[in-house]
Order: sequence, then structure tokens, then C-alpha cells
Amino acid sequence: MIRAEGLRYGDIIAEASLSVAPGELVALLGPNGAGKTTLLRLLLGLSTLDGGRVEIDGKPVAKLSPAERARQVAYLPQTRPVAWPARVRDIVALGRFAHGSAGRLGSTDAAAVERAIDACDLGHLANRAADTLSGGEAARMHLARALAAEAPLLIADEPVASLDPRHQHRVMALLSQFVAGGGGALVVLHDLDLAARYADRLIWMMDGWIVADGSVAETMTAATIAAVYGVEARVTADGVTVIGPV
Ligand SMILES: Nc1ncnc2c1ncn2[C@@H]1O[C@H](COP(=O)(O)OP(=O)(O)OP(=O)(O)O)[C@@H](O)[C@H]1O
Repeated sequence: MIRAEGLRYGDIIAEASLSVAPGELVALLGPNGAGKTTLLRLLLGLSTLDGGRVEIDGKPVAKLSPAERARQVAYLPQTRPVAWPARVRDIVALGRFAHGSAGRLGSTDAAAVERAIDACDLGHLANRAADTLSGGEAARMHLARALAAEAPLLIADEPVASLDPRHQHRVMALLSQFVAGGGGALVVLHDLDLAARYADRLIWMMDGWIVADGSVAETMTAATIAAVYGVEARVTADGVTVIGPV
């Protein structure tokens, strides 16, 4: 569905190759400054490559119009400013713009918006002004906007970072459900335990390089965690516990 080969971007990204297929939940891991957000922006065609190529559904990403790209990929960026005090439901409805419906929603659009609102547990907040939400509520609103697009691919930059434990699991379960339905998801996570529990595959980045790409069983090891993050961790069948700096 999305395939990248040999991506280069200044001295930030070096020869990055990866793919995400339908039905896969892929976690992108790595310490602060490793290049994760930069890599996502290159995959989406939002930054210009210094080398390599990205194809979405077999087409070079640079050749897709913004609307075509938005129909293929929903993007949840790391920083999510709300520029005006719109209602939550209206912000979520922006996710339908690629369908030509940002102004007036048809019944298909309205149903997609309501599904996303329900999935993100926002029913009781749908008529609130978006600028009155808590940080975690706002994060769920932005995820709902991305899900409302109902694009086959979702790229999300730290979608659970500000959520409480229940909503973290709820959002990860939602992403699992999305890929079980045939979608593909590439998701930046800083929580190794959530990554181990929910991801089908892990891509590990360090200093602009992809240093490992494989299943949880293959790559979620104390050795990889120590090398990438510089922390000691205990990895068991029950989960991952970070103990402290190496
Ligand atoms: N426009 C830019 N100009 C100069 N340096 C940049 C630019 N954008 C990013 N960088 C640098 O590139 C590196 C990678 O940044 P990036 O945001 O991709 O990291 P990240 O892995 O997403 O980090 P985090 O986990 O903190 O969000 C950082 O050192 C950052 O300071």
C-alpha cells in the first residue's frame, strides 16, 4: 500500500526503506530527534526528498494531488493546532474534505463523522467548542478527524501520547480494529509496552537510520531497547517494563 525506498533528507534521514501493507499495524519507534516525524512527512510527500522514492498504492506520492492523497492516507500530525473555536463535530467533519464535503455533509459523510465520534468516545463532547477540550479530549478529537476520512492508510504521530491509560488502550484497540478491517496503519509510539501489545511489526529508528524492522518477537528485545534508547528494560510475555538508564 505504501512503499518507500532509499529515502534521504539532508543529514536527518539516511537511506530509509519501508513498507506498510493492508492489514498491518506498524509502530515506528525511536528516541526524541531520531527522525520519525521527518520520515512520516517524507512518506506523505509533505517534505521534498533529497533521494529515494515513495509510492502509495503504486503511484509516486509526488504525483498525487492533495485531495487524491487525502483519500489514500489520513494523517494525524504530532502538533494539532485548532485555529478557531469550532464545534468538535465540525472539526471531525474536516476529515471528509477529500470527499468534497467540508462545507455540507452528505449522508455518507455524516455517518462517517458519527462513527468516528463514537469510536473515539466523543459523543458527549460533540457539540462543545473545540478550544474548551482537555489535552487528551482534543487528541481524541483529532484522531476522530483522521478516522472520519475512512482512508485505507492511517499515519499517526504519537496518537496516544496525552491519553489516560484507558483511552490509550481504547485508541490502540481502535487501530487494531482499523487494520483488522483491511486498513494499514503506521503509528509513532513512545510506549514500548503498547507497541509490544498491539503492533504487528516494529520499525526502529536511531539518528536518522532504520536500525531494525521486524515482528515484536524478533525485535522487541532488551538488547534492541538498550541500543536504541539507552535504557535497561525487562521484556516478558506479560509486557515491557523500562527499568532505568543503562
Ligand atoms: N526543519 C528542520 N531544520 C533543521 N533540523 C530539523 C528540522 N526538522 C527536524 N530537524 C531535526 O531533525 C531531527 C529529527 O527530528 P524529528 O522531528 O523527525 O524527530 P522525532 O524522531 O520525530 O522526535 P520526537 O520523538 O522528539 O518527536 C531533530 O534533531 C530535529 O531537530
